[in-house]
Amino acid sequence: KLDQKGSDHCLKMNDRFGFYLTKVAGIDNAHNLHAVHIKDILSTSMGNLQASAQFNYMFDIPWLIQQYPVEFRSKPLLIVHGMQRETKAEYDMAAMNYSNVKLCQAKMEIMYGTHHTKMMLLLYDNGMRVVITTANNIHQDWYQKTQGVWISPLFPKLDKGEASAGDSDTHFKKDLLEYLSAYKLNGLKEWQEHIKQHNMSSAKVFILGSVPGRHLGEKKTAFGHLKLRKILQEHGPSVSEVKGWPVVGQFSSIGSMGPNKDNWLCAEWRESLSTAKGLGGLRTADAPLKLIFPTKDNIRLSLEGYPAGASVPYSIHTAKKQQFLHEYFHQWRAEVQGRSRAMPHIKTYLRMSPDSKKIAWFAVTSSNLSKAAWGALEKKQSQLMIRSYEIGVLFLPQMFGAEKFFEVQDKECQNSGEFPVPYDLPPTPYTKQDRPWLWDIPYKDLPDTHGNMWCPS
Ligand SMILES: O=C(O)c1c[nH]c2c(Br)cccc2c1=O
Repeated sequence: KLDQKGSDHCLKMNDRFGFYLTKVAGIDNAHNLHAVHIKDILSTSMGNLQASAQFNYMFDIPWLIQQYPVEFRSKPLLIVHGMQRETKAEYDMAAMNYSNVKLCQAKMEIMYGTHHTKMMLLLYDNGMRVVITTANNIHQDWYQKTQGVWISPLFPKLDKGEASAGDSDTHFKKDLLEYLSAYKLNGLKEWQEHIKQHNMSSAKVFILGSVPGRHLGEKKTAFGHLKLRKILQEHGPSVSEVKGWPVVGQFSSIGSMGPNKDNWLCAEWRESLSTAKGLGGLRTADAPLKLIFPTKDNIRLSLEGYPAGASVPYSIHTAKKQQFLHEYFHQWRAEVQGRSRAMPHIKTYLRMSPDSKKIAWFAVTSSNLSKAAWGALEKKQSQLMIRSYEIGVLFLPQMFGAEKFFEVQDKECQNSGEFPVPYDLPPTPYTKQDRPWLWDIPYKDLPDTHGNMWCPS
């Protein structure tokens, strides 16, 4: 149904980018017209499924199986996770009930790393699709949160030994294969083969992947924030066009940023996100930085109430070491999509014009604001150390036939080439009274949407 040129123009427009938000229960359904639920993605209307692979952090395996149409529930399913010890054992046990389900454990050889990557590889009888999302494979991630989903076009099978390697201008296929081969897992070989056998020349997004490791030499720019820097150096806006344009980061968790902004945030990280095309990819001088992260009251007054905060794991122990960060904070506001009360689990990054009417690029990814996800330069910047598996996609205007920039879609369901940014621009700064949501302290002063307080154990 997502591919048919139905009467609903919103669907068509959204087909343009393949970027959707997940359906939210409890809001006016007008805001869900071109949103997708996991059942829509796995539905028979998307293709006659033969096999699938589900990469994620959190799985409720029985719930996941239920999201497939009944006729697909016994097709081979590979689950790729990074869990260890008890949780790994839980997954193994749960999978025993399904003879078609195989598990693949990603190697986690660097401390504090996690397998955040959320991706579906869907093999049909007439091609395959790649889906990259921010939602875990559990009910509540697809219920009342703001989550992002990129759904690829249908990639047709290549004829035997067809000349073209079936890649796109964005090297989508090559980068996806490079990402998968970095797992070094025999269990993924069959899916690497499936990808090799499909024509992905219609992919217009760039892959932004992260894999654990100390990446140097050629590999230094293959992952993390240096991959984004490399793409922007080669294909980004020119320095003169985006001088002074703010960088916007929006995320649902925050790692330790080090002692001050010059340690990482406003150094290598902001340098990568503010990279423009030009002589050696000059960074535009100190782009203003706007960070969107839910306030305590955003969470308290949300559809889920305080329990939304269970998926926004910002710890007071980390927060108190980096009060400097809170100067950059902006509230979660998404009136444009009717999702101001659907707490963000989506993670997005963009470069915005000063009047917030245009964006130079947009990324949706599993990566939160952390060194673990984006990488930190080490050994005199000779290597990029990444702890976690992450994946996201980057949209550049010229890959979608736009002149220089994307116009920001500021009213829902606009039938045009405007980019559907999932929240209100310009972002709204925290008030003096606003505090960032912290998940590991009690809130007993004011009740939430459901009349409850928050008493984490
Ligand atoms: O990859 C993800 O999506 C997530 C990773 N870590 C989490 C923790 Br720790 C606590 C609560 C939620 C999440 C989460 O959603």
